[in-house]
Amino acid sequence: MAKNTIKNDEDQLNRSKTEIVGRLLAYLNPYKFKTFIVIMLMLFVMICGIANPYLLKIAIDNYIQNKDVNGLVYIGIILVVLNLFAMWASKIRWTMISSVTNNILVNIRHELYVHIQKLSFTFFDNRPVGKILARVMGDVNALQNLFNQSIQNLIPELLSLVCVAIVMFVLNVKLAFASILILPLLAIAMLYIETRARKRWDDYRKKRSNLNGFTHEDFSGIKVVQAFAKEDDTEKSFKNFVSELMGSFMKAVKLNDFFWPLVELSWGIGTVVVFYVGYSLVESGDIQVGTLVAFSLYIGMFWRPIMNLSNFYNTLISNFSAADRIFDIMEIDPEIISAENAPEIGKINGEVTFKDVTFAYDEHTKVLNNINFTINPGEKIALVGATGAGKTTIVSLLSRFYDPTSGEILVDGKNIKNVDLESLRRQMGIMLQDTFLFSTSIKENIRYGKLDATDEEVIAAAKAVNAHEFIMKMEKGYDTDVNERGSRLSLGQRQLISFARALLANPRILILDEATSNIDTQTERLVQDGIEKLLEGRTSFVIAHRLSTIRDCDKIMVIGDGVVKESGSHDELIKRRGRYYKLYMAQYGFMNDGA
Ligand SMILES: Nc1ncnc2c1ncn2[C@@H]1O[C@H](COP(=O)(O)OP(=O)(O)OP(=O)(O)O)[C@@H](O)[C@H]1O
Repeated sequence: MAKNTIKNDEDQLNRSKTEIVGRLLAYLNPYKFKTFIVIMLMLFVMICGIANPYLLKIAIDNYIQNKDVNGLVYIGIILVVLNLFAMWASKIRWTMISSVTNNILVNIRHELYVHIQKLSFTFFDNRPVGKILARVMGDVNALQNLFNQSIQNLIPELLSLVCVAIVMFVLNVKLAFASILILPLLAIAMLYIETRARKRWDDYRKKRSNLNGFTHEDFSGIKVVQAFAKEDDTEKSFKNFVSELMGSFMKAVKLNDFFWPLVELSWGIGTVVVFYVGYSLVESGDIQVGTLVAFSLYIGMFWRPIMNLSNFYNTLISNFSAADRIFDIMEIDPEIISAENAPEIGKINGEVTFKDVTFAYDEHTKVLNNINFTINPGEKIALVGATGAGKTTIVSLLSRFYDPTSGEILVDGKNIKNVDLESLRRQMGIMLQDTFLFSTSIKENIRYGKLDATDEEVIAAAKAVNAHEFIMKMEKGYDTDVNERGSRLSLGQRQLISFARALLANPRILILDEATSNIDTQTERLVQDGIEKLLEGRTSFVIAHRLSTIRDCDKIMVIGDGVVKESGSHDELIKRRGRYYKLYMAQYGFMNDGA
């Protein structure tokens, strides 16, 4: 998957028109019956419309010319009743169309959302969140017009066009031919515009996505922007993105503006030709005046659907790219999935083995190179090493957020690639440095670890990690809303809540990635009990730069240059006077010799 950034336009597949229309129309399938009723209602309205000029022709040629008042009244009543029914049918069809299109949009958005949720970390690594949002929200919205118009215009207008053309040919073949003479020229002009317009609309959607990506990132990092007083710079960038968007829109819309005048011009020419031919036919006595009057009305009815269809075509072109962008995402297969019929892993004991594990995030740089180790059930392992050494990568592979480039990771002797992913993740607890809390109450955030936990269980977990006290000091206690990402709380408080959440989840394998880095040493001592409880009886991986927190681990592995440089207990490694010793001395050497 090509990497994308905010400033780069995304890669996009250009599907054929028929493929896009076909795939979009497939969404109508569950609403076949309703769509059928809508089309029938439209047909009825259309037939009423077509009947009007014909009834007028009868009124002129049969009754007005013969001064037959009764016949005229009779025709008048038919006209009124017919048009009242047409009004009623028209009203119902509008309600039904809205219901169908809205349901389809909900379905597409849901399908897209569920699909994106399953995509691997690589997908999210490779594109800004704002651009993903642009597809889920903006691009799906863009389809609304398309669906509205397809149901409303495509089928009924085509039907109407065919029906009017048949009536015209029945009335008079020469006049009918005169009416459609200009159509081939119009079609050629439209095709020419279409090929150019589609590219421009693609460009517009990409620029919109860039702006979305930028705005999302800017607001997410607003504290940094304000702290560095970069508001003016970001405003400049914002203006650039907006002006690129404006430019691409103007370019696209300029071509669109050709459509209407083109159709209107053809309509005008068509009408002149019909009147010219019609006049000579009346002169020569081939047709009566009533036929020409009816024709003059039919010509309007013939061109209106063409106008509407060209409008639909226009909408289609401007929104093809939205559909392309949605399908592009739907076609990305999640890389990390359970193998077919993969068995559940069962209750995990906690033995973890890395066998010749090599990993690279992209083709250029290997992050891990032939990593080998085995951890016994219930052992506490610390991963230490310089920034960027690959510690988080090791635990990400164990959680199967990524798959190794080569080698195997075994839990209780089973390759994690061959077991049901959910059954594995359910038994793993991961606590990261940048704790993520959802914008809901503290209680619900803790309960996220076990959705059916009672309030008592939630409070017990909070007490165990010493979070209860600060929670009770908040104005609404456990019901206090933490705001988006938990911004209402301090980093340390967020970490305590994530401890409680993990304790409640009761995982078999626990990963603490710099999970205590934001807790002050005094509180850390307080939560140490909680952490001990948390780690008890589970295999745990602790990543910590503050080495005092990992002294008691059963094994410490020093990661560097993508390999395990050293491993052993704290005392063994201190005695060895290697890398760990140096790291330890750098932090605590001023106190004693570390032993
Ligand atoms: N999603 C990613 N895409 C590409 N490269 C990545 C990604 N995540 C990490 N890396 C790279 O992989 C290497 C190892 O990163 P990792 O996060 O595992 O280091 P770490 O040892 O946990 O560092 P720290 O102590 O700073 O948390 C780094 O060079 C980093 O730039």
